Amino acid sequence: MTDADSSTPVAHASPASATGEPYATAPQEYDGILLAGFGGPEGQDDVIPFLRNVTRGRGIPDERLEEVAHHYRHFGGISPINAQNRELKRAIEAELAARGIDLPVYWGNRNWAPYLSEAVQQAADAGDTLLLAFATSAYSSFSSCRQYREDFARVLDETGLDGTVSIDKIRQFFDHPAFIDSFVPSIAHALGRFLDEGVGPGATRVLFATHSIPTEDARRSGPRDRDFGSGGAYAAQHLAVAAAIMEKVGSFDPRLADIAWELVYQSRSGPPSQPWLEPDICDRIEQLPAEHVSAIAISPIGFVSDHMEVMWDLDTEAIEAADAAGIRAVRTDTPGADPVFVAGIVDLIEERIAAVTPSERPAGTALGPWFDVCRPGCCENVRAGFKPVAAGVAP
Ligand SMILES: CC1=C(CCC(=O)O)c2cc3nc(cc4[nH]c(cc5[nH]c(cc1n2)c(C)c5CCC(=O)O)c(CCC(=O)O)c4C)C(CCC(=O)O)=C3C
Ligand SMILES: [Fe+2]
Repeated sequence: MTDADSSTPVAHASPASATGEPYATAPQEYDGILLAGFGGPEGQDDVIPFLRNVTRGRGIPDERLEEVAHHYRHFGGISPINAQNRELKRAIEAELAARGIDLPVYWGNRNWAPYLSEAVQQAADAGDTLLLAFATSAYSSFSSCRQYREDFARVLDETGLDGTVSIDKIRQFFDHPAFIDSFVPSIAHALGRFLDEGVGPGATRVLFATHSIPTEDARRSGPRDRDFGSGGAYAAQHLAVAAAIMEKVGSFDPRLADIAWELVYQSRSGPPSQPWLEPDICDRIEQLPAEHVSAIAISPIGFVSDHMEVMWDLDTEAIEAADAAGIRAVRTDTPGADPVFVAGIVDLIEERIAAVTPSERPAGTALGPWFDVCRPGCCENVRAGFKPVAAGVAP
């Protein structure tokens, strides 16, 4: 899909919507989709080089990296994340084909092979120069939005393709109904089983888990001129998604309408002196017996697939914490390649190609639909400030 209009790299949006947020205002003839993943190691020898990539530019010594490496070492040095993104790519391709949309999908990662630079080079070699990126990260924050945009800018620079290839990015999709819906059935089943087994509704709780981030990154997440409270857009989006999921869980099974839930954080890193979002999931689990909670469903709403942060921090550490506290715990599903989620991704692609107006876009919470193009100052990194970005307005 190449035409004369799409050959010049331009900013494909203007701040002209009802909410003042920048939405795409003209339909675009994209040449291809760029599936942008985090990346993960696929063998013991990959682990330290992968961790060096993740922490690039921060001079963290290998001894410190080896401490994080043991999560990966425990599973043979293999994160399932790349296999999951291969599957997601195939599923997106199949859904595009089923809808008669003729767009190639290029897949590249921020931190491990296949790298974003390879994907972008592959696209350029095929003459596909106007790309629409889908990053496997639903919420607003430096780590989950802006860092992907910085990496796009970095690889365009490194490959010398800046000015030849341009990359737009699909809006943060935390509150897309397809994303929300994909969490619902397994939570409802887990809670329903607890009740069937005689656990009282008051002794049952849902812990919605997401990646902790530095509180300063959280405060700076999302656009600067809107106040989302102390956790910034990041925490506000997660709270809104959790509430929307619980609404649907209650419709799925009316017995579950009043089950209590809370948002907890996992996978904290960084020095103890730096505050990160709390409470930590394992700390909360320890406190729950005193609150007469005996069964929990843990729903990883911060992640789109069952990668290492889910396998280690939830399936290993949080489940152990629950065992130690005498609490029955079930970790519920991530979207993965669930057909509902995949259809939602292709809806987002179609929405952007057609420049659907915001009022006609699906939104599962009052915070959405999120906007297409980040404004200046969105999601600043507390540690590094602003670097060049693609898919938006600099800085
Ligand atoms: C918000 C967020 C998401 C969700 C959004 C998204 O999905 O993008 C996410 C995902 C992931 N984080 C992952 C892995 C890691 N994250 C790290 C470090 C960090 N994450 C952070 C935040 C996030 N991270 C932050 C603020 C840091 C510290 C500073 C830094 O280093 O930027 C480190 C370094 C070691 C350490 O410090 O623990 C590792 C190894 C993997 C891959 C898992 C696998 O391999 O299967 C995935 C999907
Ligand atoms: Fe992370």
